[in-house]
Amino acid sequence: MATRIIHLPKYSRLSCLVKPLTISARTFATATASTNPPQFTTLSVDDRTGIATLTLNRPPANALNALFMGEIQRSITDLEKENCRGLILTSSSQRIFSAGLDLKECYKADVASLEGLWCALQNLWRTLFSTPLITVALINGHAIAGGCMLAVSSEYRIMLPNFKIGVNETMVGLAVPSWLMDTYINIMPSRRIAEWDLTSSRIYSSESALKAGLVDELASSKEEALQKSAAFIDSFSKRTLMARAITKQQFRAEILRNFEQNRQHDLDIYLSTMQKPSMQEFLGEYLQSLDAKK
Ligand SMILES: CCCCC/C=C/C(=O)SCCNC(=O)CCNC(=O)[C@H](O)C(C)(C)COP(=O)(O)OP(=O)(O)OC[C@H]1O[C@@H](n2cnc3c(N)ncnc32)[C@H](O)[C@@H]1OP(=O)(O)O
Repeated sequence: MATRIIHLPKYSRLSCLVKPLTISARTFATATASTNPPQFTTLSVDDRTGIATLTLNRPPANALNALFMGEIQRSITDLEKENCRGLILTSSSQRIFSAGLDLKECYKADVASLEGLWCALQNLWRTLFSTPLITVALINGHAIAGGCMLAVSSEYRIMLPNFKIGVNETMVGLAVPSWLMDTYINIMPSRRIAEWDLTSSRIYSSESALKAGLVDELASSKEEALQKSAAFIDSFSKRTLMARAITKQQFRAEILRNFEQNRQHDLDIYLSTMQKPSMQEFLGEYLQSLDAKK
């Protein structure tokens, strides 16, 4: 699939709604990525429909490292400037949408790398959650932790059967960041279930995720899921894009404000947890258990 961005004059400008990110030392991962061509993503835009498809392609698990997250973030920002209408986020893998944060890069890493990783995660979440684009996660594989974060930050989730989805942070020894809690609560039918899920590291099957309201639809194939994704984006075709985007932004504004206020604290919690010898020991064992499955 060709990697290209096409100018779409037919759709009204949404980019004026996007506040520029404050570039600080901690956003270096994105800044670095922006000078390089994409390595781990493929972006295609259908200029007839105004729908972009961003395909995650970092084998074997689409584990999120700083470069990869910077690339996804930059693609979203580019699409906003190009006046795209909707974005479908999917995976090139037939098994894994994303296995979350790259745990191999969290193991025995120095502080600067850990900081780069977490800031890239924060920046990616902020960009995806706040984008005026109509966003759909086409979950064609397992979506664990950071993978689930990508799904719940999108507006609509369509999943293929027989995969797993959920946030297992407390199981891997990490507290769920408050911005992810808020994002999860934003889509779950009940706050009580959300609290239960996140404290217990509940992982759903595709089928039970549909019943619980964590995903919106199932599709039997990627082709069907693509059609359903386009149909969701098209369902807004008779609405003014700008009015829709402002309304979305208003719904999400408080969560974003809370995030900005707690951003440093959130980073500090992650850094202090990751640097604990007991956490590193656990991580080493966890990574071994993933390898031992072979
Ligand atoms: C919540 C968001 C905000 C909070 C911060 C975010 C934190 C996180 O995201 S922590 C990450 C937590 N993720 C996990 O615990 C997932 C661990 N992985 C799995 O459970 C499984 O791999 C799977 C269900 C995603 C897929 O299972 P399967 O199809 O059986 O594939 P393998 O287990 O054989 O994995 C293939 C390959 O990928 C490597 N890998 C898997 N997960 C990760 C990871 N998170 N980071 C780095 N690498 C990962 C795995 O080691 C295998 O590698 P190879 O041995 O080189 O093939």
